[in-house]
Amino acid sequence: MKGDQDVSIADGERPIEEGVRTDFRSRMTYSGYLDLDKLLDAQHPVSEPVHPDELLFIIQHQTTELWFKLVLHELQAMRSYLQHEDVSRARKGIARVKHIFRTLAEQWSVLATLTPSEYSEFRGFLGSASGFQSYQYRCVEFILGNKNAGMLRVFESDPAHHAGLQELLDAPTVYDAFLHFLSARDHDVPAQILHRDVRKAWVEQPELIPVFQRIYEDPDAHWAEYAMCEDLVDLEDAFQLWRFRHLRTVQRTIGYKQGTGGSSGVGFLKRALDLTFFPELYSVRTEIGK
Ligand code: HEM
Ligand SMILES: N[C@@H](CC(=O)c1ccccc1NC=O)C(=O)O
Repeated sequence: MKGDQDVSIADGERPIEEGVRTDFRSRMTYSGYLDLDKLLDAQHPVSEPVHPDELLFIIQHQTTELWFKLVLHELQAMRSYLQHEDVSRARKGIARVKHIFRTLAEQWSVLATLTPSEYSEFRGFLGSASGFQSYQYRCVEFILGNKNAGMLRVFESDPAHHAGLQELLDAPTVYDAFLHFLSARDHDVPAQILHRDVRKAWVEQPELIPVFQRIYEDPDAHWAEYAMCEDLVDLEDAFQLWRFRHLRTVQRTIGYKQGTGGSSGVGFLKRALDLTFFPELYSVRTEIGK
């Protein structure tokens, strides 16, 4: 095979090939393209003296926020694909977001190596900062349907984030777009659901269950819609895993202490597990095969 001839490693060193570029005075570079100087200069521990485990805590958060950035980007694109009835692209987007959440759910095991004793040694330096104030997380919750206008208060001292969240509060969710898509495909989605006040949190709509039942009872006749329904359930499942692993990590790290954000801590996070983005997609399962 060309490019793979008789170059065995004799001395344990991989030979650097002739063609490998080394002069970057007028070329795009790895760190330039990725702006690594900025990225790798953004970890600023606040503990004094600096606690060796604070870097783990910071990087776990920052990598999560980077992935949240992509999740939000993909969910916004997905909502638009649904509005244009582009099923293939919407499905591809959901798959990507699902894998990101699975990766993030796995990532909790890294932070779980932080023991309660180690965390207690620098927790006090974090003051009132808390993940509860994560703008991107709240954006993701809003676009998926867990709207809560009260959350905007947390961002009152940050006009750009307040405006960004207000915009998402006022806009349709991914599920709203999906229901419009179903309606465009001649499914009988009630008009009052299609014209609901999108600023409100989603509450289960029993009239939607027969709509989904029709899809689930004859998948071949409605394959695209059926596959999309299952994709949404996959997505919610992955998101819930993230929430659950956060809760378990919190429980093993701070027990039943109050959170730095002022909530009760574990009890508050547990109640989030009862929230579901697409309740009818679960309720329909009770009806199948009856
Ligand atoms: C040892 C590590 C952690 C502990 C002890 C912890 C603790 C908590 C607690 C107690 C809350 C409730 C709000 C409060 O009163 O503070 C919370 C919320 C939150 N945390 Fe963490 N957390 C940890 C790591 C993380 C990480 C790595 C992220 C990733 C970005 C994160 C994101 C969030 C988010 C988004 C919320 C809001 C959840 C909601 O509104 O349901 N946390 N955390
Ligand atoms: N709420 C956490 C503190 C915490 O985890 C945190 C602190 C600063 C920045 C992000 C955080 N992450 C998640 O809540 C606690 O109560 O210990």
